[in-house]
Amino acid sequence: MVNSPENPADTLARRGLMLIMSSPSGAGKTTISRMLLEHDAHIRNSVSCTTRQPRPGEVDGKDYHFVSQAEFDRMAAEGEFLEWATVFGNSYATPKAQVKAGLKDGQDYLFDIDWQGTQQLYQKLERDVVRVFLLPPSIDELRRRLTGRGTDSMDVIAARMERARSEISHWDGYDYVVVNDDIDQCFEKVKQILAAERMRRARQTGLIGFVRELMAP
Ligand SMILES: Nc1ncnc2c1ncn2[C@@H]1O[C@H](COP(=O)(O)OP(=O)(O)OP(=O)(O)O)[C@@H](O)[C@H]1O
Ligand SMILES: Nc1nc2c(ncn2[C@@H]2O[C@H](COP(=O)(O)O)[C@@H](O)[C@H]2O)c(=O)[nH]1
Repeated sequence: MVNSPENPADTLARRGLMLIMSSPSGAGKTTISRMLLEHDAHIRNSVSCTTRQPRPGEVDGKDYHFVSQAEFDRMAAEGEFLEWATVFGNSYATPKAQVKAGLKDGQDYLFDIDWQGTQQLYQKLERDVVRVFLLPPSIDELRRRLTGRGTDSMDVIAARMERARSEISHWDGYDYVVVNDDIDQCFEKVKQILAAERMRRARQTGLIGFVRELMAP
């Protein structure tokens, strides 16, 4: 983390933010998200609920909360979700409980969600949301990444490729657009976005007192 203990501005109270990462399937948002969570102790993953089957290596409660459709429908009916959407025939949603209280305490959250969820979160929590869209360097490279990941059948890959263009068409609903060509360069850019967004005046709730002290006669 970049905070330096000798800089008084780094210890001021701050409202948390919601960093949303979207992209066509396979462009690399899960990879970048994992790197960020490893590198930055001040951001926490928002673990979504989904009705899709776990992929090899995915851990329940860490990568997703894997739930049945009946359980998902019950949670939706009881207002437990901040947003939800159907993607590739499965249901996905962001649970409400963890996020809202954390933001007040300065906790940042990371969301790997699609454009439909992004729109819903933006409508509800506009001032907290930072929207980042990742693009692949080319459509051929996107196909290579989906195939190379080795987690999906050819049918599933074909469906994801089929949908890629319509997902890319939502690029202009985001605050930042980053091309994920070289993974390290892309990660660096996402870190820079996060660092700058944390410094926004509106998030720095402790600034008023600090500035008053500086201006005191
Ligand atoms: N910059 C990159 N260069 C080469 N390969 C990459 C790059 N970024 C990600 N990959 C690889 O591409 C594959 C897809 O990446 P990832 O699973 O992160 O995509 P995703 O956008 O999260 O997809 P989904 O929406 O389906 O979850 C992975 O095998 C990953 O290792
Ligand atoms: N609106 C939401 N979209 C979500 C959520 N969690 C994941 N997603 C998106 O679904 C697709 C497919 O994900 P995969 O893990 O099955 O490959 C991808 O675009 C995710 O960003 C969510 O809670 N809400």
